Formats: sequence, C-alpha cells, structure tokens
Amino acid sequence: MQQIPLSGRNPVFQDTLNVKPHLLILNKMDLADLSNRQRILKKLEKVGMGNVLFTDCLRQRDENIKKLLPMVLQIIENKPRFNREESSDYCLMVIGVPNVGKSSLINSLRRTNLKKGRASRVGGEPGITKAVLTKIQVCERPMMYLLDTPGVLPPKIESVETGMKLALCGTILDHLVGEDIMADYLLYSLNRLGKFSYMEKYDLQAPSDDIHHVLKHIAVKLRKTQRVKAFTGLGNITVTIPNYTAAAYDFIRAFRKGELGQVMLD
Ligand SMILES: Nc1nc2c(ncn2[C@@H]2O[C@H](COP(=O)(O)OP(=O)(O)OP(=O)(O)O)[C@@H](O)[C@H]2O)c(=O)[nH]1
Repeated sequence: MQQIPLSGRNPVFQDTLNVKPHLLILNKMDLADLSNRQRILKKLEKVGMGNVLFTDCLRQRDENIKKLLPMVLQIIENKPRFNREESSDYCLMVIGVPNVGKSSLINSLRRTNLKKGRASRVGGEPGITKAVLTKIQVCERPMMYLLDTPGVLPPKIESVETGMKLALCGTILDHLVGEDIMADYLLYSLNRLGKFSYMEKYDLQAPSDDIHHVLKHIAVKLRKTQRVKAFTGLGNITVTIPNYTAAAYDFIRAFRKGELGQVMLD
C-alpha cells in the first residue's frame, strides 16, 4: 500500500514465496506523497524488491495498470518455468495485507485488458475476500488468470508504530485498535510531516498536537454531539458533550479518502 510501502509488506510472503517470480505492486498511489519515491525504492531494493509498480485502481485509465501484465510476462520469462514448460497459460496470485486493493486490482486488469466488468468483491473494510476464489481471467493473449486471496497480516507486527500505521490504512478492523488512539497517532503523523490540511478542513485556527482539542472542534463542526445525564448535588441535569468517537471516526475516514492531503507514513 502506497502510504505504507514498507510497513504494509508482509515479509513472510517474500521468505516463503521467494522461489516464484514476483512483482511488488504499491496500490493507492493517489493517496500517497510520492515526492520521496527514490528513498522508498532504494529501501525496497535493499530487501530484494527490485520489481516495483505504483498503481491507482480507482482511476479509469491508469497507465501503470496497462504496464502490469507486460511487466509480469517479462519477469516470468527471465526465470525458468520449472515443471510447467509445456503449458502456455499463466496463473498468477495476488497476495497482500487486508484492504490494499487486491480485488480492485483484478477488476482493473479485467477492465483494461478484456473490457470486462467486475469479477471480485470490493469493500472498504478489511476481510472482504474470505477465501481463495476461483481463477479469474485477466488477459486473452497470452491466457492469464489471477487468483484473488484473503488479506493476510504478518503473524507478529514488528512494533507498535508499524501496527498504528497498518491500522490507519484500514488493514485491521478499527474497533480492535480503538478510533481514539488511531486519531491521536494520525494527528501526530500529520504534524510530524507538516501536513496541515486538517486545519482548513475542520476550520481550526492553528495546528495543534492536542487530540482532544482537535476532536472537540471536529465534533462541534460536524454537529456530532451527545446528551448525557450529569449528577450534581442539586439533582440530575442533562448536558451536551462532543462525541469524540464519532469525530475520531470522521478524522480517520477523511485521511483514508485523501481529504487530508497526500501522505507518506513510512
Ligand atoms: N484511493 C484508492 N482507493 C482504492 C484503490 N484501490 C482500491 N481502493 C479502495 O480500497 C478498498 C479496499 O479494496 P479491495 O479491493 O476490497 O481490497 P482487498 O485487498 O481485496 O481487501 P480484502 O479482501 O479485505 O483483503 C475499497 O474501498 C476500494 O475502493 C486505489 O488505488 N486508490
């Protein structure tokens, strides 16, 4: 995934599948700040990832999607085909962490190469694809098929920070991490990177590193408030307070939609 090209990789895939020719696709490039693309490419090359392609599956005519199958063919042809020399068709597999756009990629390839419609289910939450599906055709000459697979996270997440980045990019269900903690990490990251579009979006006068202040502002602006009972010595009264969870939810969604600017978390 583009915003986390390093943290978003599951290294177990590379270790176990290294014998097979493979290509690293960094999807959602529309959401990423690619001004330092060379730094990322160099880091990936150091860990053996020389074949990298940036894609945007939401764009109708993404030039890089068109390059994908010729690139795959070239990579395959440069490696011996082991026991499959006699077969002329190709079966590829799309693997990656949840919610990176694996199913979207398959649909984009079909749209671009075969002018055919969706074949794999897409959704905004991790865990949409639940089993390895049947082969989906993505090219006619040569005959190429793709297998969509459920997203898989590494068995052990390297650090809390990597975990927060994975959560922000929607690879883990939000409630398992907690929207309030994720919002706090998002604000910290935006400030660290000097990405202050959140001020304009939520009418803040100045950048802030106080998540409560920012969430209160978001809640009031979006009218996300809730009435709760307060017990006082003089009887019960009802007060209106900001709905911090709803505000955090909106803040995280805005980031995922690219409304807070293009960001590179790694
Ligand atoms: N901005 C942006 N969003 C994308 C892109 N590709 C996919 N998405 C969105 O990302 C979400 C997840 O896409 P899927 O194709 O379901 O992802 P997946 O990797 O198959 O997900 P799992 O089945 O959960 O592993 C959907 O809301 C897509 O619309 C992209 O290039 N840019």
